[in-house]
Amino acid sequence: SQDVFILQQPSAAPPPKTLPLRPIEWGQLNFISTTDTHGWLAGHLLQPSYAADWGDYASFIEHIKETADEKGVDVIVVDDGDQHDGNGLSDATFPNGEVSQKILMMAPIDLMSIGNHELYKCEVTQQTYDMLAPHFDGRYLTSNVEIMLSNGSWVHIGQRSYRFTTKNQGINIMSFGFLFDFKLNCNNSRVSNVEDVVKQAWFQSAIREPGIDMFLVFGHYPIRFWPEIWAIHRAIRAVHKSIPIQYFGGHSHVRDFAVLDSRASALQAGRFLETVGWLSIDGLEPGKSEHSPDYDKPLKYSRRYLDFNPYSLSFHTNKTLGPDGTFATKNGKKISKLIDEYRIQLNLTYPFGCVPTDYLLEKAMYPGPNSLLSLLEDHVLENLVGDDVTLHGNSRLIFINSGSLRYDMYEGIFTVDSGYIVSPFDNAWLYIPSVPHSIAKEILGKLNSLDYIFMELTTPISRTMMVRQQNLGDTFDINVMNSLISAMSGPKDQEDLRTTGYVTIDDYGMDGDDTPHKPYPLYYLPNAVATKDAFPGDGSDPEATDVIFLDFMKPFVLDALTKINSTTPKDDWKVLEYGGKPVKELIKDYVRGWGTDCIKDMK
Ligand SMILES: O=c1ccn([C@@H]2O[C@H](COP(=O)(O)O)[C@@H](O)[C@H]2O)c(=O)[nH]1
Ligand SMILES: [Zn+2]
Ligand SMILES: [Zn+2]
Repeated sequence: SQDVFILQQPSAAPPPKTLPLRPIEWGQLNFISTTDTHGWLAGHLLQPSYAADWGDYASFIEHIKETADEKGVDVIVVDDGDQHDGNGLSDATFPNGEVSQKILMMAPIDLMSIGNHELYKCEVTQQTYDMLAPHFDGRYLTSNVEIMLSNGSWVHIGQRSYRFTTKNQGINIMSFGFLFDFKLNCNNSRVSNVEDVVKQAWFQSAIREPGIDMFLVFGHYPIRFWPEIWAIHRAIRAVHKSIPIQYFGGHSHVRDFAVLDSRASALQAGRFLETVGWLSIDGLEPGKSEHSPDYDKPLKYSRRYLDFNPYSLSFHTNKTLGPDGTFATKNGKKISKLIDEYRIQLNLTYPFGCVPTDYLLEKAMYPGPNSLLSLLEDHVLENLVGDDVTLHGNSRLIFINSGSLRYDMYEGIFTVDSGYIVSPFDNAWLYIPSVPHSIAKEILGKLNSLDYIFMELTTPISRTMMVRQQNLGDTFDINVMNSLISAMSGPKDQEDLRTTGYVTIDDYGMDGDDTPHKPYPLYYLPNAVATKDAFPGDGSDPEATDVIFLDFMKPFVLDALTKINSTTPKDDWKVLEYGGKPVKELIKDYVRGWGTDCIKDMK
């Protein structure tokens, strides 16, 4: 059994106080939004720019709501799903989210939708139905997602729609919460295609209800490039030519703002509680008939991506930090205390070893000395030992999808929590024995080919890069993109900036990031990497090799094999359980080998 080890919380590091922030712009209707929080409710303990926690967020919302009332305007708080898989607080319990979802529900969020990470595991979907949907009492929206109850009947996990009137401006809003066309869900849930759902009678009659001033369509779908948002937009616009529509999206883990037309826009608030999205709208005319002659005037929007740190959140609420400060509310303090207590109870602060340097995902060149993918490929995966001893010593190709690694590994103490942060999934290993090498050697190329872009295997990070590239024109050249970002940020300005962070280019330009940053480097990541193990010592190829991969990759590997060798039907490939430790444990073992000097230094 492990001793409880309480580390000094690095979040005690001073926040970046001197950064120039601008006050947020308020409108008649304002939104605060988060998405893809993936359990990061404790915040980023190693990164001061994102070191607020969910308690700070609750305090922020409470103050903003108070200010809205004082100003006589409205504020709506939205979360777009994906609350599991990414952090010890959500993933160290069974079912995942048992503790973190209770904490999540303590913040005064108005509307929430479901993400794909609430659907991979049956027990998590059940938990969502049992815990979140009732808590939100009609405001947890799953317009195209159902669950099968124990009696075999299908019901929506939350509600399909929610209609309400805002408190101060009296805006009559019809809202929906959609999930993208997700296919890898456990069999106790059912996701209907967005394109089909918007044709259904309930949706068609909801959008025709009289007296609606605007539509609010939020949920877990990317706001750019993916077809879902346009399917919804076309359906609403077919009935209402110019009624205001506001979209909030998620899933691709980017900061983004898109203009759909002069009275419809969409915001996406990044990932992992690095970002709080702010959006305000002016020019709404509640109660006015959409058939009035001057109804279709363009709306005025302001959008901002706030870095998730206490300094930024307190600045925007005009409150002070510190033990005697006015920022932390009673509820906020309670949440922060609970988070700290649960982190200790779950042993998340227990240290395994000391990481000698940063190992990064998209922020480092792959392959390269600081690439986390290279570390796995060159040093960690070869330590996988399968259960069947008769296989030991066989030539093998071991594949992982880069999306299974979710966050950078930073120099310094590596804790139980770090294990979940880097590799949250407990995907099992599968293998296909003795695949002719002439076929096996083609698999990686197929998995990384463009056919797989936008498929589920693609890392959220590659999707992020595509969004950023696309916003800069049609080029897919990452170097061109990076130099453009640097040029547009201005080299002189960059010297003055202290923190590295996101530099977002969206449909309104480059002034959305509230804290101006030196841009993070951004490198191309492949969908998958593979380690060669026990190949002939003379450098020749083996005749056949065992092909080993994470269970999550099975449909993609079989698909790749079929493309390479169309004469063997998919079902003829014998896929077996390989056994062995999950990626997280292999990483922990490797980290142990780096020693514990940094921990001794702290004691
Ligand atoms: O068991 C799993 C489940 C998912 N993944 C990876 O996660 C992404 C999806 O994450 P989002 O946060 O919804 O974007 C998926 O594409 C896989 O890369 C996994 O590796 N194992
Ligand atoms: Zn996500
Ligand atoms: Zn997602």
